[in-house]
Amino acid sequence: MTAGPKTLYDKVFENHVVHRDESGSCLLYIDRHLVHEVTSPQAFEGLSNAGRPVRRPDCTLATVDHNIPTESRKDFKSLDTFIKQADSRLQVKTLEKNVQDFGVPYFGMTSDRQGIVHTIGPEQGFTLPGTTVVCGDSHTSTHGAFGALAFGIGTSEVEHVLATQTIIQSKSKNMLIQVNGKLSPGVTSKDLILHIIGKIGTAGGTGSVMEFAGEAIEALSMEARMSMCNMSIEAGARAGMIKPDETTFEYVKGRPLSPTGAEWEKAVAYWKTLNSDVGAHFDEIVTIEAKDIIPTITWGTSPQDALPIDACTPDPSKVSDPIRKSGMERALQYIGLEPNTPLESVKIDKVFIGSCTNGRIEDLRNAAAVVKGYHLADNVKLALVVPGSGLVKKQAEREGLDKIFEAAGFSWREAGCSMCLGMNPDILDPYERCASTSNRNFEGRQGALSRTHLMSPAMAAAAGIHGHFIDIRKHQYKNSDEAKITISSDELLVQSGSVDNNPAAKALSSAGKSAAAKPTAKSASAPSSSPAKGNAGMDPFLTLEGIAAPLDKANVDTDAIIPKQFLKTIKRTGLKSGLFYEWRFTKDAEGKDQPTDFVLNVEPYTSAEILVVTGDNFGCGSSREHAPWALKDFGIKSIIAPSFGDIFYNNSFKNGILPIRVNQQVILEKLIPISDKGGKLVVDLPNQQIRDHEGNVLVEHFDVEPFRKHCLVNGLDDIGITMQKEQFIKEYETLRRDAYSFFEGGSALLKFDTVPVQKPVSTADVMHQDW
Ligand SMILES: CC(C)[C@H](C(=O)O)[C@@H](O)C(=O)O
Ligand code: SF4
Repeated sequence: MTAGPKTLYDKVFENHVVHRDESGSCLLYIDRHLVHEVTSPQAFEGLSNAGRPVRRPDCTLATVDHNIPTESRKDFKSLDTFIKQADSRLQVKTLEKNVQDFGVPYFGMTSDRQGIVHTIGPEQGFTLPGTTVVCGDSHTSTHGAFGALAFGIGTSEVEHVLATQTIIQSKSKNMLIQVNGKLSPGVTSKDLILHIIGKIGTAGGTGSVMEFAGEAIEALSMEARMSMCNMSIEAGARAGMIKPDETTFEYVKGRPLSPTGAEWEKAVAYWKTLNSDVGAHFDEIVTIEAKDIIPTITWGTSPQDALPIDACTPDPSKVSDPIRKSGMERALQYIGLEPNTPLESVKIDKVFIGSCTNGRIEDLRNAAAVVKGYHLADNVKLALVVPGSGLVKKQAEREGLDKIFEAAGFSWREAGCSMCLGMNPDILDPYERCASTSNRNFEGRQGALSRTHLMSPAMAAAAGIHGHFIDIRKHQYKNSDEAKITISSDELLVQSGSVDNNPAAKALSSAGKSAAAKPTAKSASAPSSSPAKGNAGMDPFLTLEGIAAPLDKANVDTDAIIPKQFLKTIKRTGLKSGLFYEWRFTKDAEGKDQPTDFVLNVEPYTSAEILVVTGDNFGCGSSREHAPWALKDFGIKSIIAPSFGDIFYNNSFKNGILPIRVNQQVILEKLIPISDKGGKLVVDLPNQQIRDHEGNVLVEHFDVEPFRKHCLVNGLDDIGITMQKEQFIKEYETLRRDAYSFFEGGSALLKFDTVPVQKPVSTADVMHQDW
């Protein structure tokens, strides 16, 4: 426990501790668990194999977002006909089966409430201030805008949360991003977060929970705050948080799953205590002056490649650090821009307005205001507008925004992740350049060889109209009133009756209260006799002697480790061929894969078991556990790097892979000379040491948390360990029902339409309704 003044993060963390062991490793209670189709199949399979139920269906809410086409659903008949890509269809259908089998509330494709997980949670009031929120998705950080502790987890952890409603965590550091003064006209929270990431880098927040504070933050709407926290993961942070205030309460009040009556009063009284105390300790403080920021976009292949719109692309010849210089050269080459090119002169091919960063109603209003009265430039082949949820879409249509976009030549779509990562039919063709409101501009993210530039919705819309990037402050609005459309997002709350007065909802709510450990139809059966698969039963990790492959790169993101097209599996194995796919293979004239000279394709590294990375932040970006699965499938058992992305680091341990942080100088001087020659290294986990083949000590001591070491050395299954703490979990649940009663109810408060429906029967059908 933190003694003395506490930060917002300290408070929310400490209020959720179920158990703390001597090493400081904590079991945290999870209030809200969002589930989507990409990262859950293997987790449900693990539960099934072990005969475990979902402990708290009422704390769980599922939807489909990544794989689904965004074309009109007017003629939607069934998933079989609507989703053409077989692997995408399988993932969606697998989720539909799992939510039925395990009794998890679900918004399917026929529900207006379907949307991107990070849009629907807040929209429904499922996300509440002071909660812990997790999802098998890195942008769970979005929910921190409410003063929730929200972070992305891997699939093994999804299984852990489904089974135990807890997660094993150790405390992160506290970081404060203080934004003084007011943002200038034309500058949005997207520009602000891009500016911050440009300043501190994608590893700037590694190991920390980032609190955003100051006058500029307090002035932001909830939606703008969500865009900020959404991208805190792009700064490497474990989570981003903003203290809840009147703006927060106003947004949350009256949402379908928000507390009401006396519970509301009790909740607000508690929420008002959730702020950083005067004198609270921050390990790091970054101060930003809002007035220094102008509209900002990215020029390269990392979110940290952010520059003011009036700047030119950087010049690598002026950079002395060799790793930075070669990274910059590669980024410019990939993105197809020369050094010193004015950003405003760069022409685009496509526009994407949407994603969990900027697919909410305010974003669409801002973009529509720019577009009104104009038409797409001739060189722009396609401009997609993809609402974050069905309800955002409905609201936009009520305001006539769809008509404004369509009149300007934009394509108006159904809710989903769409072109943010191209797991569905919305992709860029090779070398196409996109003005995108999403959050990641990694190589290949929006399609093989695609070129992504991140920016605000107004800037992306303006790029579509002008055909090139443009400073939004130079754009002539045709109807200046449009920028301040008066309908508030509260109108999204148009709904029939309050959930409190609905008897079905009441019944479900009380069912939710006793749902803990109540087996569902399927899981009520006795545990299956087959051994628990999932993440259980790993091989113990003791001493590893293996060939070490050198990798001279920084900021290797998980999109690069395993690109999006390989995420459509419902298994954990068979991912070897997708590992570093874009780097390991190139297409020949017939479109067949041919190996490149990438290090893992070259002898003796084809049998490497250790990866030695020279640059920082290995495994940054997405939470996909497919990254360690692919590395493991290839044969890699340990990765040595100066630093790691937090979620990847965690995911590695869950799969028996040991990530080791070693000082960059030591890597360059002692380890790389051996790996460059195809030599072997010895990683000794019990002694926390790295040696060469002859036994000479290269790294005297490396750090590893005692709990993680214990699990790895003994090949232990986290879930099994946590289940032994059942008594503590129960005690916490008793406390929660009393002290935090306003968090009870959760997704069990959703109103169900129990009228039988025609085939195809899916939970999407049975739960379809306006809210
Ligand atoms: C598919 C999922 C694991 C991934 C994430 O974690 O972020 C995706 O949402 C992304 O944006 O890359
Ligand atoms: S970042 Fe993109 S792909 Fe990931 S959840 Fe958000 S919208 Fe979906």
